Amino acid sequence: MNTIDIKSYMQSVGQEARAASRLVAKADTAAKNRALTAMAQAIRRDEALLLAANAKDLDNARAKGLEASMIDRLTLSAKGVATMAEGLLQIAALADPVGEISGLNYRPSGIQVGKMRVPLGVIGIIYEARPNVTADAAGLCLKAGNAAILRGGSEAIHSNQAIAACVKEGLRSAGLPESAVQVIETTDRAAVGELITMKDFVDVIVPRGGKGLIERIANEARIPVIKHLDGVCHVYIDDQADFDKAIRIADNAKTQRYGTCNTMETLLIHEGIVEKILPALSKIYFDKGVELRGDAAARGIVAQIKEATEQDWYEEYLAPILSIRVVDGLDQAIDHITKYGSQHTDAIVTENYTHARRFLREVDSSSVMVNTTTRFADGFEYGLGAEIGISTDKIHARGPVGLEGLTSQKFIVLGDGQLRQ
Ligand SMILES: NC(=O)C1=CN([C@@H]2O[C@H](COP(=O)(O)OP(=O)(O)OC[C@H]3O[C@@H](n4cnc5c(N)ncnc54)[C@H](OP(=O)(O)O)[C@@H]3O)[C@@H](O)[C@H]2O)C=CC1
Ligand SMILES: N[C@@H](CCC(=O)OP(=O)(O)O)C(=O)O
Repeated sequence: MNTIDIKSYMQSVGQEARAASRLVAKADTAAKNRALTAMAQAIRRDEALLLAANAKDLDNARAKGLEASMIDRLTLSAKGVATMAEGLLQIAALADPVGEISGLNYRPSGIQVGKMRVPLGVIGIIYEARPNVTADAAGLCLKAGNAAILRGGSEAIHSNQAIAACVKEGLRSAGLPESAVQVIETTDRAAVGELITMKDFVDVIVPRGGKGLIERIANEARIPVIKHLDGVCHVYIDDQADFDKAIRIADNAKTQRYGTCNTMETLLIHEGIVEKILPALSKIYFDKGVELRGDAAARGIVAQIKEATEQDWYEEYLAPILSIRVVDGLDQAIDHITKYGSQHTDAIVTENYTHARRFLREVDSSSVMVNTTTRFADGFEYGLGAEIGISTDKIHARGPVGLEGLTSQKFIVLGDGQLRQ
């Protein structure tokens, strides 16, 4: 497609999405659930097709020499296909947020004032090359009564188009418009430029990605944005931490999965406990092939730790690399997180109640945790059913975004002929 074709293609995607959004906003819960169930059935039935499409994407990705974390995200296994279908069924089982009325109270004038939960309209989502996001985002947007325009990472184009066919089949079979979920068919980034400026057709943009994407969105978007940015996540081991808990948490936060945005990238350790804990922790990391980069104090204790540069503290490795800094207390830990973190997810390990409370209050991240792993920052783990991603923005939705984050509330007023005096 040339530039003119992309513009007109995106205009038509936008127009269709706007028209579909009006229909899905008023669709009843049963129809939306039928569509979600049919999508799940189509995905299960088409497992072989989806895996073949994914194999094509993986071949291309390997030929391009993509990093291990990218390949990990991109890979769909049979289990991954089953999980995607299961996710759609779980979304079907969630309560429908649309139309929920809350806080309806009588005013002295006799009117009743309350709030009704309503869809946002058309949501444009730009995300990494992770095929399951296509199904999750389609399902969540539909259940929340929105139309979605999905632009996944270009490496996943074949997988995404195969999933899109199952999504469309599900919509069709439930009598809902197919254009309620549209997966953009071109990998040309000019389509992203169009999507983020089509203010007549798109109500909200959700960008999930790294700094390059966000920079473009910040410069060009003409539509409200809910940013889902990178995770420079920290675990701080306090001097009053339980030794075994600290070891298990620091291990899990780094090594349970390297490529996700909620993986720990920097470990902060109190100087009062570092000599005891760092040798044991380093052994665990080295045994799992994790490269450690530390400050002088950490390297003074474990000689195999490489030297960390200033840039390391800002780094989201998404890989088996961890930076380690020794701090003199809670204040220095919080200062470090404030300076180098990305306001995504940070955790403290401590048995000290006051330190835990201060950490919760003073660390300004979308999830702040006590005595557990940053890997828990996830919509499913938080009980939201699934997630669009983890918002690193502060307004509208913060942290894992599920159905509620894809809706807003309007005031409703019920009267019986009352007039304002
Ligand atoms: N907070 C959260 O919920 C999440 C955050 N992330 C973050 O995303 C990053 C990893 O994903 P990665 O794939 O590397 O992210 P990228 O930002 O490179 O890519 C994400 C998406 O944005 C597109 N994109 C990137 N730059 C531009 C641009 N200048 N113009 C138009 N489109 C663009 C990509 O398209 P193309 O395919 O053309 O490159 C892709 O669709 C990490 O930083 C991770 O933490 C990831 C998932 C969830
Ligand atoms: N919340 C999800 C991860 C979302 C996420 O990080 O995506 P990505 O950065 O593409 O791996 C989880 O905990 O597995």
